Amino acid sequence: MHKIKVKNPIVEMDGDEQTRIIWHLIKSKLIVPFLDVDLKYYDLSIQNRDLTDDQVTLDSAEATLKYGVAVKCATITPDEDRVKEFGLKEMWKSPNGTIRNVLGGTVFREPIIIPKIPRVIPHWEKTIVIGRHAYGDQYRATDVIIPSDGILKLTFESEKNGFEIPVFEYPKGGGIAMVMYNTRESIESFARASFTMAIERKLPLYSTTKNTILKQYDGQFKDIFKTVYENEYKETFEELGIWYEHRLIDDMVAQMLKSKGGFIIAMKNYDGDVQSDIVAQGFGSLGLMTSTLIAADGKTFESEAAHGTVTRHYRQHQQGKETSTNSIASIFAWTRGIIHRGKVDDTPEVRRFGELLEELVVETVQDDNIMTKDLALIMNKTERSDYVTTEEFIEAVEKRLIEEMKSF
Ligand SMILES: NC(=O)C1=CN([C@@H]2O[C@H](COP(=O)(O)OP(=O)(O)OC[C@H]3O[C@@H](n4cnc5c(N)ncnc54)[C@H](OP(=O)(O)O)[C@@H]3O)[C@@H](O)[C@H]2O)C=CC1
Ligand SMILES: O=C(O)CCC(=O)C(=O)O
Ligand SMILES: [Mn+2]
Repeated sequence: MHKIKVKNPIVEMDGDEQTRIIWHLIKSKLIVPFLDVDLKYYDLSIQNRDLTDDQVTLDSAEATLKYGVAVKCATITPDEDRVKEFGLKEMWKSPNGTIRNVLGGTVFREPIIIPKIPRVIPHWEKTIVIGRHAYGDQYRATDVIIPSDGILKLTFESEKNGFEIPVFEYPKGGGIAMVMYNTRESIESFARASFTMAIERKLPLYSTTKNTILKQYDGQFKDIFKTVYENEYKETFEELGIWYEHRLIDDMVAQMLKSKGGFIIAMKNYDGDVQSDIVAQGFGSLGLMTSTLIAADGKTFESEAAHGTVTRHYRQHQQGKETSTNSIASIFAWTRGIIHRGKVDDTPEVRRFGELLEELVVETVQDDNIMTKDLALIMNKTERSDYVTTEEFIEAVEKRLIEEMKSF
C-alpha cells in the first residue's frame, strides 16, 4: 500500500499500563502501515523514567521544542504505593507537569462528539472547548498553616518598587494562608493562544475571572486579554464573524449549562482544571476527551488523551481477563498531532489522513454500532454482546481504514 510521506518528525512519548497497550495497538495498526513518518521515540514508562533519573522526560520536552509536534501516551505519576510497586529511586514528579513547565502555554480540552452517545447535558449539541492556563496560580502557590495569633504581612523586595503591606491579624487559634502568583508574560501568551485557537476553530471566545472580587489579580487577566484582543486580533475576529467577551466565572458556568455549546472558554488554571472535567462528563465520558497543549511560542504542539493510564482495567489485563477500554481519546492524541504536523508542513495529504482517521473512529461507533463498555453503559446497554474488547474496537477501525485507504 502507498504510504503517505510525513515531511518532518513527530515526537512520540510512550507511557504506562493500559494506555501503553492501547498506544502500541494504535501505532502498529492505524499509523505505521499508512504513514512514512520519522517518530522520535521517548519511552516515558515509569521504569524508564526511573532508570534515566527522569532525564528522558526532560529530553522528550526539549525534542518537542526542537521538532514542534509531540504525541503523548498517559503516564503514571508516582505516589508512595507506586514507589513500592516499582521499587523506584524517588517519587518522581508528574511528567505532564515537567513537560508543561518546559513548554509553557495553554492546554485545550475538547470533547469528541458522537451523535448517538447520549450526553448528561442533552442540549449540548456543539462543542465546548476549555482553554486552561497551565502556569502558576494555585499550582505554584505557597500555602502555610498559621500556628497562633499574629500579624501576616506581604513583603515585595525590589530596588525601585519594594513594599510591605499588612494582610491579616490572626486570632488565638491561628489559621491558614496562601500566596500565589502569575506573570504578565505568561498571561499574554495564554491570551494569544486562546485568540489563535478561536480563529483556527472559527468559534467565539469567552474569558472568565472573578475580577469583581480579585480586582488586581483577576483584573490583570481581564485587562491583558482586552489589550491583546484590541491590538492584535479584533480585526480578524470581526472578519470571521466571531467575538470575544469577558464574563464573570459564575455567570459563565451557568450560561454554559444552559447553552447549546459552540464556543471556547479561556479559564484560569484552577477553574480550567475543574470545569474541563465537568465538560468531559457532561458530554459523556473521559474516554472521549482530547487534550492539546499549545506552547508559549504559539507554535509548539503536544497532544494527549485527558484521562490517565486506566489502572483498574490494566489490573484485569494482568490477571489474564479481557478488557474493554475506550481507545478513542488516545487515537485522537495521534490524529491531532498528525493534523498539526500536516498544517505546519503544508502537506494536505497528511492532514487529510488525520481527519479521515477521526471520521472513521466516529463512524465505527455511530454507524457500525461497535463500541467499548464505557459507551455501551452510557446508552444503558449492559449485555456482554453490547460491547467489544479493547483490541476488537481498534481492529474494527483498522478494517474501515484499510478499505478507505484503497482510494485515498
Ligand atoms: N495525562 C496523564 O498522563 C494522566 C495520568 N494519570 C495517571 O494515571 C494513573 C491512573 O489514574 P486514575 O485516577 O485511575 O485515572 P484514569 O483516568 O486513568 O481512570 C479513572 C477511571 O476512569 C475511567 N476511564 C478513564 N479512561 C477511560 C477509558 N479510556 N476507557 C474507559 N474508561 C476510562 C475508568 O473507570 P471505570 O473504572 O469505572 O471503568 C477508570 O478506572 C495514575 O497513576 C495517574 O497518575 C492520571 C491522569 C492524567
Ligand atoms: O500529571 C498528572 O499527574 C495528572 C495530570 C492530569 O490529571 C491532567 O492532565 O488532567
Ligand atoms: Mn486531570
